[in-house]
This record gives sequence, structure tokens and C-alpha cells, in this order.
Amino acid sequence: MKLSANVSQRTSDQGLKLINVDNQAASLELSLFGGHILSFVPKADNRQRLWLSPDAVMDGSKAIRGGIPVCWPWFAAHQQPGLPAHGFLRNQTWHIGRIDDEPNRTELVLTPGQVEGEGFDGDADVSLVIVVSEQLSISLVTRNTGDTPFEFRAALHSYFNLSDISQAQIQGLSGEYIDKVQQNSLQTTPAPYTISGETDRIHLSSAQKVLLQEDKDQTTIGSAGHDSIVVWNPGPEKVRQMADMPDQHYKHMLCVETAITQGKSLQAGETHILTQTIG
Ligand SMILES: O=P(O)(O)OC[C@H]1O[C@@H](O)[C@H](O)[C@@H](O)[C@@H]1O
Repeated sequence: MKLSANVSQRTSDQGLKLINVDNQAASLELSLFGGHILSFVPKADNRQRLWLSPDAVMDGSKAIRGGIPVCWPWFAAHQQPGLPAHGFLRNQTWHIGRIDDEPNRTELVLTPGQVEGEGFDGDADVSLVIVVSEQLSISLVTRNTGDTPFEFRAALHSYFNLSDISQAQIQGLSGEYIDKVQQNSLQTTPAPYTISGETDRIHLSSAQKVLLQEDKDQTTIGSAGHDSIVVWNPGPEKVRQMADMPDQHYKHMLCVETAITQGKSLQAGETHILTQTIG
């Protein structure tokens, strides 16, 4: 079904509502379950920027492995046991609020079905503004609609596509990071920055531009409104415990996440925008 000149909707075999954007500059696919971008291919080089697991659960019973999960209103595990990791928005169905469609720039605004959930007691409005052009821009907009402040955490948890992680380098990060695979100890960002083995790092950096380089291919990752960049790869051992990811696929992805991990306090009436751009 066509929604506008460059935007169409279909239902997958397993019942997920998928939105496809195909304009002069790029193509993108997203799932309304999770407000979850699955694919982004700029037409300038026809290179898929995102990795999506071939074993991802695509029936709405579990968050999708790959693409760009939206984490909100907490990041990683909640202090309270039993709550879903990374918040509750990546597990619910979102709706399209608005489409502005031009030949080489398509803007979609998505809103989650529900913004309340166990583990968060603020009054908030959330929307995701997605601009598909030569670059992809994703903005997670949080507004405090109540009359008391609240604190939240969030991430645009992008999985980038790599041919071979042993050939990849990250540029643009420096300073210290919290190493989640070494008892949360503080470590210094390596230079050059390559990945070997399980990697789970919170870079306490508000770097605005990070480059993911592999041979001639370079992906530019812009960030705004964040307090951290998270770098994650499960590595060859942990991947074996993950039912929704083939064992060899840790070689073909790296998460570089634009995140608020330290907590952002939002006053009544205040709005915060967390943005990642991918080029
Ligand atoms: O398996 P999930 O809930 O999608 O999380 C994947 C990873 O997400 C990263 O952001 C976290 O830093 C990791 O600790 C976590 O394992």
C-alpha cells in the first residue's frame, strides 16, 4: 500500500508492519514494531550501512536483533529485576504521525503506542523523527509533559554492517571508557582503535563525529544530545548464547550507539533531542 510518492507499507509473512522509503537519495526499511529501522542504503554508493541478524525474531514477540533498536527510558538492565533490558519502547508497536515526502528527502515522524510502563513514572511524550536523504538522521525526542522533573536514559543502538571486524577501525573516540567486560573498570581508549573479542564499552564522551573505517568503506556516525558512545560486539563466545544471532556473525557487525547512559534530568515542559546521523 502506498502512503505517499516514496513511502509504502506492507505486512511481512510473520505479521510485522514494514515501512519502505525509496527516494532519489536513499532507501530505508523500518518495522513499526519497535519503531525499528532495519536497513539504510544511500544511493550514492549502494552500500548497506546496517546489519540485521538473519536469525532475528521478526514476529513481534522479542526485540529485533540488528538495525537500530530504540532504547528508552533506561539503558541496559533496570535496577529492578524482571524489567526488559533497554526499556520498553523497542517492544511495542509505533504509529506513523506524519510524512513529509520530497523527491530526495523523506521525513517520517513515529510515535510509540504507549509511553507509560513499569520502571518509569514520568509523564512524557516521545517521538522519533527519521529523515531519509543522502544521510539518515534519527532523532529521539523526549518531552516532559508532567509538572515534576524526571530522569531518563536512552540509546539509538545502531548495528553497523561490516565485512570483517578484524579489518575495522573506529576513529574519533578518545579519553576514558567504562569497560563492562572488565568489572566496569575505567580504561583508556586505544589508538588505533580496533576490535578483538567481546567488547562492551561506555565511552564517556560526547564526541560528535565517529568514523567506522573498513578498507575503502567509511561510515560516518554523527551524534548530538548524548553523554556517551557505546561500542558493543558480543565476540565469538558470547554470541553462542544468543539464539537470535548466528555464531559467525559477530564478525559482521559492530554497535556504535549514541547514548544517554549517565541519566538526563528533564524539567516540567522541557524537551530533549537525542540524534544520530549515519552517512
Ligand atoms: O541483548 P540486548 O538486550 O539487545 O543488549 C545487547 C547489548 O547492548 C549494549 O548496548 C550493552 O552495552 C550490552 O551490555 C548488551 O549486551
